[in-house]
Amino acid sequence: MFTTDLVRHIYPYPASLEVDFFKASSYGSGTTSSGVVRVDSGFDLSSVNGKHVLLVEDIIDTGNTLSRLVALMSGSGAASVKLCALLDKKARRRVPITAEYTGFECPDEFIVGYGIDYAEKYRNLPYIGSVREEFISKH
Ligand SMILES: O=P(O)(O)OC[C@H]1O[C@H](OP(=O)(O)OP(=O)(O)O)[C@H](O)[C@@H]1O
Repeated sequence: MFTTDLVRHIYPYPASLEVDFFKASSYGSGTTSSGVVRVDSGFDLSSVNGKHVLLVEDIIDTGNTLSRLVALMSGSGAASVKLCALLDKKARRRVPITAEYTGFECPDEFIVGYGIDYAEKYRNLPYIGSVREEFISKH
């Protein structure tokens, strides 16, 4: 959702912009921060070879996902890799990454809406909100 709004706002520059989407999944024991991140098999990693890549995320939490994706893109021959995130939960960082472009620093709360889910729900909220503790304990 954030990406589609973002690319509309940077039209018409750069004229040679290519946009692609993929799903990143974390595997491994324990929390996602200890997992290995893989991109879905439908995305051809070799397509980034020689290109300047901007990775766009809705939210950075521990930093694990983006740090692994940077390594994957660099290892696939990207000319450069920069990061953009709408929300940045800096207090939760476990991997030392910094995005070149961020929208808002976000408190350590459970965020939903504008594409961000709680148990796969509420992605379609047209605004960003935080879920109250009492709601989480009841649902
Ligand atoms: O910085 P990190 O700790 O790695 O967390 C950030 C990741 O977590 C969220 O995805 P999630 O795994 O919830 O999947 P989703 O995008 O399908 O909601 C978010 O979209 C990032 O990809």
